[in-house]
Amino acid sequence: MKLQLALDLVNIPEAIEVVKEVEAHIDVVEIGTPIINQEGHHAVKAMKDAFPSLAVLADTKIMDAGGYEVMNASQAGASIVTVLGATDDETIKGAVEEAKKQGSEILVDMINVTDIEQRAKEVDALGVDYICVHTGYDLQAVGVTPFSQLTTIKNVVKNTKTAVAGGIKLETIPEVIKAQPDLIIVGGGIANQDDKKAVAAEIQKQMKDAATV
Ligand SMILES: O=C(CO)[C@H](O)[C@H](O)COP(=O)(O)O
Repeated sequence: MKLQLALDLVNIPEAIEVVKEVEAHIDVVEIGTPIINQEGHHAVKAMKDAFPSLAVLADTKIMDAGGYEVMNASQAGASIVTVLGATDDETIKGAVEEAKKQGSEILVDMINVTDIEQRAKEVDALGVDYICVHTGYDLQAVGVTPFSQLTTIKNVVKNTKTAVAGGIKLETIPEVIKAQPDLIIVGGGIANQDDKKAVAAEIQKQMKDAATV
């Protein structure tokens, strides 16, 4: 089980400062979609240059031109690139093919997929690396969580690693760990806390403790 810190609502220097605090307690750092929209892949490169030993995920949320977009993100330094599960299979296949050439991985984000069970089965057959259930900010604001969707994909996904994102906090980490996803993605639950290092360290500890049980 790995921990990914998602950085969304900050600029590049602020993002680097946050990672300096929690570097020892995370496995992956995500350059969120708002940063990429604002700053481009320059942000991915800046993060990789600052922390060469951390895996960087580019949250591109690709919907078309899968191969081309994955090439650009990977060449900027992304180890993992996101594609939307709501897109067509051809885009996902193109993304997977290019990721193999570039030595990167594909995470399919199931945000706003209506039939999670059916689409997860289909995506599971396309050779992607992660299938991620995700409640976006706008649905989090009206009380939606990704936890039941995580159970759904854990039951049907056979070949692919699983991931979960969307409003996860220290208080909800035990419930998430119980479902045993391969990757837990936490944004504001770390980045918006006063003592980011302490929170990241505690999440990492709970994940390690669960792995040794
Ligand atoms: O992809 C995202 C928003 O679209 C976020 O990175 C993801 O939801 C994790 O952040 P948080 O834990 O703050 O919800």
